[in-house]
Amino acid sequence: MSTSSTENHEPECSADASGRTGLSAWRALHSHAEAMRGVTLQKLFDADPERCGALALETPGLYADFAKNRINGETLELLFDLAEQCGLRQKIAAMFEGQKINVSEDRAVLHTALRAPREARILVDGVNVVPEVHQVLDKMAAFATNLRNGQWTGHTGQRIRNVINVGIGGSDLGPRMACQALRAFSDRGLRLEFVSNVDGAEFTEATRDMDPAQTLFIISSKSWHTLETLTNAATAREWILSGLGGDNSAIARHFVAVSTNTHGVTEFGIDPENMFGFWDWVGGRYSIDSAVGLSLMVAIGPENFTEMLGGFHDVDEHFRTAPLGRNIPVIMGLVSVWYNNFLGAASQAILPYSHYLAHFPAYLQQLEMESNGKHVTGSGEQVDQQTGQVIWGEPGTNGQHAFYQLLHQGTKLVPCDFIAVIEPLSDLGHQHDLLAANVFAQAEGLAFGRTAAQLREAGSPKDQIPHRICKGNQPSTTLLLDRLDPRSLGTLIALYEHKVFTEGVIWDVDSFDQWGVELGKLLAGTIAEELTADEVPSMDHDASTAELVRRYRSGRGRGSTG
Ligand SMILES: O=P(O)(O)OC[C@H]1O[C@](O)(CO)[C@@H](O)[C@@H]1O
Repeated sequence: MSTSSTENHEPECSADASGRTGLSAWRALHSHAEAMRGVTLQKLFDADPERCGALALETPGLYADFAKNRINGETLELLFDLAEQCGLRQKIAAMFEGQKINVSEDRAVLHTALRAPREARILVDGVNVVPEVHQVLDKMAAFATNLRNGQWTGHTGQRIRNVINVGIGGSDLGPRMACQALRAFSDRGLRLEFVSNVDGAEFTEATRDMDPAQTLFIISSKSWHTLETLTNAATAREWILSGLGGDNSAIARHFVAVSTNTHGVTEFGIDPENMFGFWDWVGGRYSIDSAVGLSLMVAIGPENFTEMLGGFHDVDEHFRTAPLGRNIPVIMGLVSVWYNNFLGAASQAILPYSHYLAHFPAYLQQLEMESNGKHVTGSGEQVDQQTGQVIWGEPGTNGQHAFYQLLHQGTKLVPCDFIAVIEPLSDLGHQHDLLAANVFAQAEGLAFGRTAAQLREAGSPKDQIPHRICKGNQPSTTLLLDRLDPRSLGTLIALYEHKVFTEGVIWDVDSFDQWGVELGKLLAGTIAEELTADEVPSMDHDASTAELVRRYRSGRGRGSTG
C-alpha cells in the first residue's frame, strides 16, 4: 500500500521542508505506517488485552470506541506530536477567541458563539457577539411558539399547517437532517418540507396537495444571492399569490427570511421585521445553530432547540479544554488523517444505525468536503500532501444489502464510522435490538473477518472457501449514543465539526472558505443564457460542452445550428 501520494491529482509542487511533509512527526508517521502494514486488528487485539479500555472515551450521553482502528499507542503518540507541531492547541484557542482564522475571507469563525450561554463574552472586532446571538434566538423562539400554538395565522386567518424551508447547502442540509433526526420530538400537526434543488420537481412535489392559505415559507440564504434559493423563492411567491388571489399583502403572513442580507430580503418583498439575521462569522455549513435552524425550532420547539445547543456547547468545552489524548474530536480527526495520509484510504463511510439519522451522511459530506477539499494552505501555497475526505454512507441496515460486500471483501481500505443508539425511540423495541445486533456484528465482522480455518470448521464446501473468506482488518470507530434526542444530536454534530477542524489544521488549509464552488456558478450563468437565447448563441466552449448545449437546445425546440 502506498502512502500519502496515492491519488491521481498529485500536488503540483513536490514536498518540501516548509510543508507538512517536512515535519519530523510527519516523517515519523510515515516510517510507523510502514511498520504497521502487516499488523492486523486481530494481532493488535491479541497483543493487548487492555486495548478496548485504553482506546475508548466518553462524554455525557456518548461512548466513543476507537479500539477497532489500525492504531496502537505509538500511532497515537505520533499523531499527537503531529498535532502539536501543527499548532492544533493554539489554533483551537484562536477559533474560540474569535481570531480571523478564515484567512481567505478575513473572517472570524465563531459557530461556537451560537451555542454559548447568555452570560458568555466573545469578542469580534471588540464587540461582544453573545447578546446579539441570544436576541435572535429569542426572536426565533417567539416566532416558533406563535406558529406552533396557532397565533401566527395565514393571510386568510387560517392556521399554518405546512412549513417549507427554501435554501440550499448549509441553508438546507442542517435543518433537513435534524428535522428528520428529531422527528420523534416534533409537532406532528405541522408538516415540514425542504426545497433546495433548482429542479422544479422538488418544489412541485413538496407543494402538491398543499393549501397555500395554510403554508408558510422560510427563505433561508446567508448571502441572498444563491441562484437555486432565489429561483425557488420567486416560484413560492407566485404560488402563494396565485393561490391567495394575487394580494401582495399575503407575503407578510406567508414568508419569513433567514439571511445576513437585509437589503436583498427587503427587495424580495419580505418585511425586515420577519427576517432572522446572522453574521458573516457563521459559515453556511456551520449554521444549523443560527437562524438557519428556524425550521428545526418550529418543528421541535424552542426548549428542544435549546437542549440541542446545550449538547453542542458541552462538546465545544470538551474540545477546548480536554488534553489531546482525551479529546474525542481531536482523536477522530487525527485517526482520519492517519488513514487518509499514511495508510492510503480512498474514502470514509458514515454508517448511522438509526433511520432518523438517514440524512446525516449527506450533512457530513458538505461539512467535510466543502471545508477541507482545498489545494492550497492558508497562506496560498500549494499543499504538499492529500487533503480532504471523501465522505459517503447510508443508514444501516439498508447499506448492508447494498455496498457492505465491498467493505467485507473488496480490496479498498475504507474506515467506517458506525453510529449506534442504545434506547429505542419507537415501541418496536425488539426491532431495535436487531438493529443494534447488526451494527455490533458489522463492526466485528469487518475488523476480524472469517478465516479459512473457521469456514472449514463450519463445514463450508472446499471450493467455496476462497470466495467466503473475509480478510477483516477493515477499521471502524463506533459512536454509541445513550439515546437520540436533541442534546445528543448536538453532541454528535459538534464532534464532527471539531473533527473537521482538526483535520483542517493538520492539512494547513482554510476550512472555512469555499471558493471552488464559485466556478460552477459562473459557468452555469453563461450556459443558462445560451440554453434559453432566442437566437443561436455564439459559444466559447470546448467541443464537448458546445455539442451538449446544441443538443439540448434542439431537444427543447430551439435553434441549434448557426
Ligand atoms: O446560504 P446561501 O448564501 O444561499 O449559500 C448556500 C450554500 O452555498 C454555498 O456557498 C456554496 O455551495 C455553501 O457554502 C452555502 O452553504
